[in-house]
Amino acid sequence: MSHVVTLDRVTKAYGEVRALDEVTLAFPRGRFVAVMGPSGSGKTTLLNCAAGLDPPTSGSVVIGGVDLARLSETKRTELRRRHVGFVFQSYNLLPALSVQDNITLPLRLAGLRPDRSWLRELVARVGLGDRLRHRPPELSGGQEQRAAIVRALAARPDVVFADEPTGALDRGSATQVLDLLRELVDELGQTVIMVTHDPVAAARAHQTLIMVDGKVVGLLHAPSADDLAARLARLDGEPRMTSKGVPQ
Ligand SMILES: Nc1ncnc2c1ncn2[C@@H]1O[C@H](COP(=O)(O)OP(=O)(O)OP(=O)(O)O)[C@@H](O)[C@H]1O
Repeated sequence: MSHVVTLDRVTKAYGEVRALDEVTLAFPRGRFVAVMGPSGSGKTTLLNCAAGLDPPTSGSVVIGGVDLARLSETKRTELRRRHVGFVFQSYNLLPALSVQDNITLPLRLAGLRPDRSWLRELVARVGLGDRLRHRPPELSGGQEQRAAIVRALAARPDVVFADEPTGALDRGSATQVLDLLRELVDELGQTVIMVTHDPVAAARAHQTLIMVDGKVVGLLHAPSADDLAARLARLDGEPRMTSKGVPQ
């Protein structure tokens, strides 16, 4: 199986705090992976380093075969625009632009031509065909997040990183967004890496990584929401594992 993003002994230190502590990981292509763990365990830092938003203190990150440390800041930005999509809890759509213009903005910034038939397919899948001329403040939260997902996928990225994509949604809209993310992986072969606090959300992924104190302490394959909730509740007092899965 090929891997779309790999991290090799990645450490991210903020002063004394090791937000990531020698993390070695490979994210498989065409899979939906969730990242869970207590507050402050390093989930967002993992996402930011794996996406090339934040350079690690040490160790290497490779996206689509390219070692990010070898790129200048400008080249890293270019690589992100072409190969990485982002979805955030707060949608981050520009309120003054139409949905259509929001969706194509990253492409235009990257100097890429929109692939009209791909965008039509995405818009139809997320059910926003009749909302393209609206502005984000005229949409529901679920519709805004679905527009943000189309924007993330517009350039056919190698990988989409989602940080709490359902954190601001009611359960019904969250379910729609999670169904959509899973469908994009299963039917269109996309790769999605999602940070979440919600075991129900993580249970929609193929695999869930568990983080504690900047380390990956577990990898669960297709766990149920109940399994995940129980695992998270038990975290305190568990033996720590190294990033290679070996107990310390
Ligand atoms: N820019 C920063 N400066 C200093 N410390 C930081 C910075 N970013 C993160 N940290 C610290 O790194 C650790 C991991 O933070 P991170 O945000 O990655 O955790 P998280 O698991 O995403 O937390 P949460 O679930 O609360 O969002 C925390 O101790 C945090 O205080």
